[in-house]
Amino acid sequence: MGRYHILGAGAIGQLFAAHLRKQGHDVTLLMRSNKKVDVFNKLAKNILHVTNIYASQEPNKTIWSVNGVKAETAQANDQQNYTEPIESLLVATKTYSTLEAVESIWSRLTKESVVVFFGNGMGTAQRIIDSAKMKNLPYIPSFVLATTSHGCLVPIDSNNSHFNVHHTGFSSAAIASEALPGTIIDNPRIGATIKDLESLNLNIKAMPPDEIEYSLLKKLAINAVVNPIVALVEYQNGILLESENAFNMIQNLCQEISSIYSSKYPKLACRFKPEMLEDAVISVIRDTKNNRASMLQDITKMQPTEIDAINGFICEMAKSAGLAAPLVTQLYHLIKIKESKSHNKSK
Ligand SMILES: NC(=O)C1=CN([C@@H]2O[C@H](COP(=O)(O)OP(=O)(O)OC[C@H]3O[C@@H](n4cnc5c(N)ncnc54)[C@H](OP(=O)(O)O)[C@@H]3O)[C@@H](O)[C@H]2O)C=CC1
Ligand SMILES: CC(C)(CO)C(=O)C(=O)O
Repeated sequence: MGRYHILGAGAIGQLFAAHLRKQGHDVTLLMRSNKKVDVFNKLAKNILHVTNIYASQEPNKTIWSVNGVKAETAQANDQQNYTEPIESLLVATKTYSTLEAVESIWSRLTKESVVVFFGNGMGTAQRIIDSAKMKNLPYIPSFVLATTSHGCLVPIDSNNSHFNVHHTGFSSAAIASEALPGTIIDNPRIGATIKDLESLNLNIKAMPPDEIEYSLLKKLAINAVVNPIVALVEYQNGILLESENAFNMIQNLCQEISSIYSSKYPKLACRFKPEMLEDAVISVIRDTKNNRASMLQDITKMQPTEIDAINGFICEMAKSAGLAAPLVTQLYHLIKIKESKSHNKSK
């Protein structure tokens, strides 16, 4: 059995932790604070609950639990108790927290460690590689890119003595079959980690680097369309299936993203035709129609959003190709306005 650490004990982190534990793996959640670790150990008694409420199986609802999940703090200054090397690490933090979070456990990563990035958006792992290179660190452990379209959330009213993630949309996930260049590529633990993840009941498939790039770009487009709109209208993803207005926006956005992708990635142009992107967007909306998208969850919690790594990333892509991205850019600005409004409210 493998030993897994999960960085970020939010919705995705808890979902993957529970599935790994269910298969018998040794699983440790890395949390931001000692207080949360104490609550998990003492009040939650190291148990994770998962409520399956899949959009595809309404109104079926099943609840299952796993015990024996461990918890540690990820903070560097609390680490005197937690120095054990990390073997396989799943990163499930928001893009804006990921650099700081990974740096806080860097001393526990060895040449044998595998770090799998499940967050949305693009460019996060590369930013960590660049930061490590700037610091002249002697090695960068194996970084493996991944992406998931499962929908899940931690209910806002859930009290801290109970860790319960709602798996609201059963979809799929993809993981690269090789580590990113610039990180340690020759590492037998990569294969073992991929095998463990593929055997979870989460529809995860390993893919070669060019296929994972395609999957990441496709997911980026889905998030650039779905997340800002539902965060602005403050509703579950399924709202986008209910009106012609929403469908028109999806169509126009897919058209815009398709021309940007085709210009930047000519080899992939035949796989990113507007109607193909539209199908991909609609299919994920159907799978996750009961989910409150992660960006909406951020707005509700008055946290920053991942708009920079999603729409912001596509805007930069368009700029570098000499193209305009009016719709993606408008959504970017609207979310920035909404972010600042919720930020002011939280003060
Ligand atoms: N939710 C979803 O349906 C989907 C999410 N995703 C992507 O997955 C990623 C994770 O999303 P999600 O699980 O929803 O996010 P959450 O906000 O639910 O979870 C993020 C977790 O990261 C923790 N965290 C932040 N900084 C640190 C740190 N320095 N050290 C340790 N932990 C830290 C937060 O802790 P704290 O609670 O203390 O703030 C929080 O528990 C995102 O990129 C998201 O876009 C992808 C597909 C679907
Ligand atoms: C798959 C989807 C759209 C689920 O809501 C997501 O990625 C998110 O919420 O960030």
